[in-house]
Amino acid sequence: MSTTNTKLPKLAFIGAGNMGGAIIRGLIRQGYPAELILATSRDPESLQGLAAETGIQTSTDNLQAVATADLVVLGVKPQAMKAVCTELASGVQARRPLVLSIAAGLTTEILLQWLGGSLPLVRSMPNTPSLLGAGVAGLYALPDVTAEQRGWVETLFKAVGQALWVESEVQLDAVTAISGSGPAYYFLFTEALVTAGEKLGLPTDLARQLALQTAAGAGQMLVAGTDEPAELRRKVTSPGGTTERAVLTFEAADLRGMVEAATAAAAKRAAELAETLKG
Ligand SMILES: NC(=O)C1=CN([C@@H]2O[C@H](COP(=O)(O)OP(=O)(O)OC[C@H]3O[C@@H](n4cnc5c(N)ncnc54)[C@H](OP(=O)(O)O)[C@@H]3O)[C@@H](O)[C@H]2O)C=CC1
Ligand SMILES: O=C(O)[C@@H]1CCC=N1
Repeated sequence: MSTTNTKLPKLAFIGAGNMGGAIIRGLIRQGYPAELILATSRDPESLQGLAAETGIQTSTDNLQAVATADLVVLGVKPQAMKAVCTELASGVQARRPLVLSIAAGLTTEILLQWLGGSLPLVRSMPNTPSLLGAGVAGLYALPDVTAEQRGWVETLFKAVGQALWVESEVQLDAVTAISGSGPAYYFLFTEALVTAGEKLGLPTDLARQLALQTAAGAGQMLVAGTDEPAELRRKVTSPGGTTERAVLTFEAADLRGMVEAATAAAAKRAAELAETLKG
């Protein structure tokens, strides 16, 4: 990272599993100083592995972890969040760091209630390609988050991909449905393409390599941005050719309707999580 250490916040990740771990590994890959990152979990063994791999500090003591942090990342599952926030409340109310939640569904109102009152809080929805520096995160800040603190959050997420602010908190449930969960949709499609290749007579390894490299190549063309997705599709689709048959088959099975239904179900689940867990 080009920024000097003195300008970077000290980070405490409370929970460093799939997502928190992906952000930490992404930050380290991008040169964020390991000595400014501390991660916690309940399992000392998993922490030892993470520390050995990344050089960060680790602890099983959540309260101690937030005692010196400028930015506290809440990285546990939504179902574990109430217990963690309640445990942290006295520490964060005393130190008043910026708190950053990556949890699906849980609203800033619920989080602040569990954290013992008002705090500068950013709610975010990242995704696992952050591990490779190819993530994208939607971000929503409460009004009392300072410009400097917004900058910290941007620094953090830009180290692992793109960071996009949303204007209203409710949009984060849609972000969750599109990009938070989104990698799984592409993985599912790739799994299906490998199976389909096998059914067409290809050896598994060959089908796998073809499907994976096609996903990577198509992804690169999409982000290159020279053409809109629909135009890229048209350029593959020769009139009366093979792609046209496949695309017509997808359209006849209402692939677009399925994508709308699936993402609506994901967004609804995000809201349900908040309703169920707010207790
Ligand atoms: N996975 C994804 O693609 C995405 C996930 N998210 C959000 O990220 C959050 C985490 O999800 P994910 O990373 O998949 O989940 P994981 O279960 O992989 O990670 C959660 C981590 O929290 C730790 N943990 C649990 N309880 C505590 C505790 N009391 N104190 C400290 N650490 C604790 C767990 O370790 P241990 O059990 O050892 O304590 C575990 O490492 C969720 O809120 C999810 O909504 C957001 C975007 C994408
Ligand atoms: O499935 C989930 O609930 C989390 C949030 C987005 C991706 N994984």
